[in-house]
Amino acid sequence: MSLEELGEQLRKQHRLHVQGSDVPAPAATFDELSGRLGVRTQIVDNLRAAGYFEPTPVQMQAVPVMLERRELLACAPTGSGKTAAYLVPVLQHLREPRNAGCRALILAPSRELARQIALEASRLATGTGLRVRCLDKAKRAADGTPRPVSQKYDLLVSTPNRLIYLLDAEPPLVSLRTVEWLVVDESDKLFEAGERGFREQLGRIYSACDSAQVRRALFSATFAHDVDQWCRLNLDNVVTVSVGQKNTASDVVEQELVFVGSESGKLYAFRNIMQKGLTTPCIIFVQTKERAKELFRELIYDGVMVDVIHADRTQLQRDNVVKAFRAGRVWVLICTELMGRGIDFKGVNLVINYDMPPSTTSYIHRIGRTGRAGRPGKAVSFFATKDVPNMRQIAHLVKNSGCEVPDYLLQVPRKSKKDRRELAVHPIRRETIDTTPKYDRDRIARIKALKKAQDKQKPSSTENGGQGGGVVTVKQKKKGKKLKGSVKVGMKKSKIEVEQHEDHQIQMRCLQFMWNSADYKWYANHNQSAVIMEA
Ligand SMILES: Nc1ncnc2c1ncn2[C@@H]1O[C@H](COP(=O)(O)OP(=O)(O)OP(=O)(O)O)[C@@H](O)[C@H]1O
Repeated sequence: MSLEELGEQLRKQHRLHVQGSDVPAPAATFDELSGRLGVRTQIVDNLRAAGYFEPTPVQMQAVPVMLERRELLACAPTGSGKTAAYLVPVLQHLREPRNAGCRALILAPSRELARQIALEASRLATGTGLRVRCLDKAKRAADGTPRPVSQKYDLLVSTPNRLIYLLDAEPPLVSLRTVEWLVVDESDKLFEAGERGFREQLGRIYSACDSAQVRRALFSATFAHDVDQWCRLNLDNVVTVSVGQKNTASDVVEQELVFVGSESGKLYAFRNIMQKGLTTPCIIFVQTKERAKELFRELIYDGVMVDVIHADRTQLQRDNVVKAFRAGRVWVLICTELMGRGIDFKGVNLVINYDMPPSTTSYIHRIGRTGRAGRPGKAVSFFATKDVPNMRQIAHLVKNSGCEVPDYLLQVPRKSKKDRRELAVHPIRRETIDTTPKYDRDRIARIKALKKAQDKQKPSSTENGGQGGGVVTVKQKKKGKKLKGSVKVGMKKSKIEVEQHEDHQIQMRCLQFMWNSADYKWYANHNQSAVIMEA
């Protein structure tokens, strides 16, 4: 059987669909990568050292295509190894380190994902001498001015916003004129226009990569027609690769839609799951950062090892949360759409859509945080009465994945594209997630207002740089009913007393105390230090 026939057989076996002229045959094994395709042994050894034994379907086809320096648009399910699919050919082309400026650039929509890709790139580049850098913060000279990005990095990973900031500096702090590979991960997200998208930044970066040798590759788990059209118009002799049926949810994730009546029913539904036994690690998606904070406040008093990540938290706090979740010190991670794409947490067993996602695309990416690398996973989505009119598409998606769906959801009238776009931009307004009695909420609000008024009379507390962002150390000096300790935020140190809690564990994990500038909520982790969560 010829190579082409074998290739066709492999494509059929793995539901690999290709479009384009002279598409090279897929590679069934890593031995083929180092043999027939000439990939450096070091890179293939690094794949095996990462615990990979054979290429995933998208890697089987995308690697040979990019090794021929063909431009590519690839669409493959969440968790199917798209990152290594583009890193292997890019690292192969970079060959050895050269102080010739950035020769490969990878774009991702979030700092967390950019960090993760850079880590994977460094892992696969082990032993090659190639230098990888994630552009997540400016390196500054002694006088505080941002320093130009060193020419010594071969591969850069960045978010579009970060890169535009460096390109717009006077003089520019980075040059893209030597880029030979521009890879756009989560391409449909980066193509989105408007404030939630990056289309304008992407266009500027695309134009700045003006080397005659530049090649582009776009990857995503969801297929957008406008991206497809753009590639056909702007890329040279582009190859399109897709795995399985486009825009479907991962078929290794068991999906469940749970009707909760009203918003307040969601907390009961979650606590019901907890009582049955929460399969952690678990990720909970909510609609906004305010709701993320509210839900955190509720769950931390339930004795759950929970944390929260959203755009209002500092990069250090976000990094600490990701590290704690990866290390198993946090079992439940509450997040917004920020973490909905690409983030690869090994072994996430359960994803809960506490709030329904604004689109089927968002749904596919969110539940794709579980069921990765072929491992099984579960996704539970809470929907209230007000969600029902928008449930048709997601209900059909769940049904097509082979999961049970109530008939009435499948018969909900179809929404127009305009209405669907409107919902993505202006999500449903939801009541607050707060079981604190209204009297107490009002009391806390009054205290905050009073403290804010008091603060106005004091010099601004610059030493702690404003609110939040400090470390609390609580000593175990229990005297009677009180637990004494100290709070150090920046240079400011204050004594605190906290309520005794019947469950010592909860007391140490979630202590609320009144402080002279605001209410703070924080929790102590294992070594009794804690990070102030927020004002
Ligand atoms: N050939 C392979 N064999 C086994 N595991 C692999 C292989 N390639 C990648 N993986 C693992 O699969 C998981 C998912 O990989 P990756 O994050 O690249 O998926 P993805 O397709 O980019 O997902 P998403 O669409 O969510 O971004 C990672 O844990 C990665 O280490």
